[in-house]
Amino acid sequence: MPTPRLEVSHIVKEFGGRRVVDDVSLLVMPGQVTCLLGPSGCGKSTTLRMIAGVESLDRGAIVVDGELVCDGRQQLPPEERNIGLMFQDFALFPHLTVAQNVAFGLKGRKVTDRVHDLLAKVGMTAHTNDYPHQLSGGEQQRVALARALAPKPRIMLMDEPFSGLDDRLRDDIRDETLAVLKDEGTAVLLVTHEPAEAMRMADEIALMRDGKIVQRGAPYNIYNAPVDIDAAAFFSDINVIQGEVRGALTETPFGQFLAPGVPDGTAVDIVIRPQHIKIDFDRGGRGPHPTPEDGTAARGVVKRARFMGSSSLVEFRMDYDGSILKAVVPSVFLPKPDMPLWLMIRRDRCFVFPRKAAAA
Ligand SMILES: Nc1ncnc2c1ncn2[C@@H]1O[C@H](COP(=O)(O)OP(=O)(O)OP(=O)(O)O)[C@@H](O)[C@H]1O
Repeated sequence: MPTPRLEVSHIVKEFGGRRVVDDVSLLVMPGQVTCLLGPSGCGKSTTLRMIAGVESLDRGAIVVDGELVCDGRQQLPPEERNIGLMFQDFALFPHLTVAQNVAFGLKGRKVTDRVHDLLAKVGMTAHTNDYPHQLSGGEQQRVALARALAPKPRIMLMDEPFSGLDDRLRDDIRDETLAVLKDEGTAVLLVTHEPAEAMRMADEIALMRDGKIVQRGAPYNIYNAPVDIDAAAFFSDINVIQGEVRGALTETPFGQFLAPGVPDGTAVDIVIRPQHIKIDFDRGGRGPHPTPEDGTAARGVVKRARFMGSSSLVEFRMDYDGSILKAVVPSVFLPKPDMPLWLMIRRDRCFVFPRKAAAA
């Protein structure tokens, strides 16, 4: 196995007695993009700042390319860690040209070649002699990326680097940035609170909550096998159907759901994303036949339907208890309020979690 570029072991940080980073461990391999994803205030930036060396740590260790850069006792200064940084409020030097910005801090005979090469990679060759104020936000971002990559950092730390850009531009810049980082073989740790950004960028997502990493894995796995209801809800709207386990099964208006290994009498939440609810017609009140994949159908009436462009979001009031369930369907279908329809839940797309005790 190659040496990890970044190895973070059990780091802890407290501010005023409050633990904001609680036993975080991470591993980033060369050429890999890991996203630290979580809600505002969960400790993502503090983790990044400890790795960069601008924040001390209380406990744990950080190793870069096999070299210990800090533990509770010793600490290599930020400039000696060979770590590149890119933040949302990246600032180019206003009095330097694009090429001078990228060359800043580089030494040696090959600087011009490296600057040329990087500006070509980020598609900014035509702007070599422009000043930052002559560039758009996206162009400045490209230059910032070239500047951060110029000293060939072993690791690139990025903290919400795209949040200052508008939506369309952001998608393009994300993809371009990823291509350049992969091409350079840099290990990347990117902090974001946006699940869509993490899923688009990451080889691996580390999901963080209250200072802890609660789940890690490839985007596909994290999305499709969340560890708990909050992890599921972080990635999309969810529907929750409540039940109780009897003989490893939970009986609901949608038929039975398997709950293997869950003791009898346990209250469970059956979680389903709106895009995984199937809809069928009323057929004079008969509805569809039950199938092994979809179980029993339950009837609801449309409360509200909203056109969302490529999809429609439909809210149903369910006949069985008046609760509301949401479904996302292709936008060719936009049912009228009060229309009765039948809903089914795909067994391979739902999650069954023992219900958490309510917070005191
Ligand atoms: N220097 C500091 N002194 C005291 N508290 C701090 C300090 N830095 C961060 N915190 C607190 O630590 C917690 C975690 O902050 P952090 O910036 O790491 O979170 P985050 O997940 O990056 O959130 P955001 O996305 O909003 O930046 C917050 O409650 C914050 O107020």
